[in-house]
Amino acid sequence: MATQRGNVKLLIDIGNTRAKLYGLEGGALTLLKTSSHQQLPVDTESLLACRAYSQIWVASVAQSAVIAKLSEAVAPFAVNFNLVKTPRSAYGLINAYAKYESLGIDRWLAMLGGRQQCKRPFIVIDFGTAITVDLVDEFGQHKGGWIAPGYRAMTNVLLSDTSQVTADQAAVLSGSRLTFGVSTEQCVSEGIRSALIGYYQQAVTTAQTSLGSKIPVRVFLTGGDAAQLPAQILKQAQLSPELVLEGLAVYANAEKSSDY
Ligand SMILES: Nc1ncnc2c1ncn2[C@@H]1O[C@H](COP(=O)(O)OP(=O)(O)O)[C@@H](O)[C@H]1O
Ligand SMILES: CC(C)(COP(=O)(O)O)[C@@H](O)C(=O)NCCC(=O)O
Ligand SMILES: [K+]
Repeated sequence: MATQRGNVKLLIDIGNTRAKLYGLEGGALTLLKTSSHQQLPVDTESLLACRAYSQIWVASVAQSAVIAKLSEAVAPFAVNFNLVKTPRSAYGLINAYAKYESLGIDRWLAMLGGRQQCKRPFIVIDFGTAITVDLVDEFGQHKGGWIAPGYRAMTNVLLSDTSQVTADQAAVLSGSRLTFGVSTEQCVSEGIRSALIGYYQQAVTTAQTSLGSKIPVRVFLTGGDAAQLPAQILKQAQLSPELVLEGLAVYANAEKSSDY
């Protein structure tokens, strides 16, 4: 039986592109690894072999086969395994969906992460495989959101559905001022950047209108592409790359630790 050193929990956020594995000790989150879906069971096994984690907490929006393979891999370690599901309400946050369980767990947890830091209205924009936005009011009521294709998905669809826009014309996200391009490369980059900037601006405007308030809504940005966003967006918002994990940590910290 593994010896327990402290009470470190393993937190895993499985998105459609990749899984992020974090250690949670006290209140502190530490990035341990990012893995592809295929590599996740092996990477998790090697983490468990090196250290005695007291619990595993998992949030996944990937296919159920990814979770099946992960739980198979962790079974020999006899560690408490928790898969978090989207609730109707929890920890002072209320889901806006009538079919509450169909809201992505990553969206739910990112809102919960935001709510820990902010008791006034806020939106979370997640620039991951998909780009999502969700609005939460000052009472912790989720007011709804949007789902759109992410930066890679936009680029891939554009390249695959056209014949003269080719693979070496993939979009570059970084860059500050939006301009009109004068080559195919520039037109693709500026076109996709404009979609992201427009999404951001419309999300803020729509949130402000739905709230019917002049007090500026707070904006959290997360997801793998958020840090590449144009400077004009980054300076108006709070970049919180670990927001989903912060939400997952609320669940992990609320439960009594079990010893193995
Ligand atoms: N090491 C990386 N591997 C894969 N994607 C990455 C990496 N670093 C940044 N990205 C960007 O992050 C995006 C995925 O964001 P992420 O939030 O991880 O997605 P998801 O939660 O949907 O899996 C990709 O489209 C890619 O552009
Ligand atoms: C919208 C999402 C695809 C975003 O996933 P991600 O980009 O983080 O991989 C995911 O939250 C999901 O599958 N949601 C279920 C549908 C919904 O939230 O309504
Ligand atoms: K995500």
